[in-house]
Amino acid sequence: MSMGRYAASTDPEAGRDGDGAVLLRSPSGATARVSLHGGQVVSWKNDRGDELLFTSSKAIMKPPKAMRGGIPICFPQFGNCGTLERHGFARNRMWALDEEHPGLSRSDSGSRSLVDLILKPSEEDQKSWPHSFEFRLRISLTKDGDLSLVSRIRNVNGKPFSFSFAYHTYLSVSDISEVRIEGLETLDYLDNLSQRERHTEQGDAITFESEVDRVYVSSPNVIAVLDHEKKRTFVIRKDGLPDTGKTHPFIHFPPCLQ
Ligand SMILES: O=P(O)(O)OC[C@H]1O[C@H](O)[C@H](O)[C@@H](O)[C@@H]1O
Repeated sequence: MSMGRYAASTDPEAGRDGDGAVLLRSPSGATARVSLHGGQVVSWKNDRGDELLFTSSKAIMKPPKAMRGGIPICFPQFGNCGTLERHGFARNRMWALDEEHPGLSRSDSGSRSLVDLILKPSEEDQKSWPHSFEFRLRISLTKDGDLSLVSRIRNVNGKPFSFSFAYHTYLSVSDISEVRIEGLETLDYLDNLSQRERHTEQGDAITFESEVDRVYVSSPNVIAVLDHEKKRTFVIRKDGLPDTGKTHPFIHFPPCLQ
């Protein structure tokens, strides 16, 4: 088993760095670094070594604070729509390597570098959110360096609960005036800058002229973020998540489920 090829739970030491983060490396040379704090992807580089995710220079990298950058996991609450701290507690917890990853095969792992993580609630978590769950997260890099996150939340004791969830992805882009988003045209969105008022998007591809903080409802499964200055396009695919959010200045796309 080569280092990085399977930086996974079966061989956790192979891909760990000094801070306990897991390093994934694709055959093409792309890399991803996954922190057990928050189960958060904190770096994703292409085969030329360019960083594709943004991290704020003011980000606090030490637990128990949430880190603003990479791909924070928002669970069991997205934003402030609930009684918990903003975006829930998952991004502030230590995740563990998941030795079992039931229900997900390793059959595709020959062409992927992957890690399986798990989060279970602590007694403290259950005081503020009294539900029994296991949150399993598989993070993988394909052989071409594409990044994929698969989340599965299991109700452990069968008592119903509801939750909201998002990948709060911070993409690294150049000058925001050079960025365009395709795929959200004509959709309805909730505007977080005006009490989640509902509006309908007009016009063509979306560009940014001022602060934006929106959730697009029932968004398509594929959208594209075009960065003219960097001559780079992010194609973002989702499956099983109805909505997409975007915020500028920290441009991020949390496909979210509520
Ligand atoms: O500062 P954080 O808790 O990481 O939240 C960052 C952002 O999350 C969401 O996108 C909210 O809609 C924004 O209003 C907020 O600024």
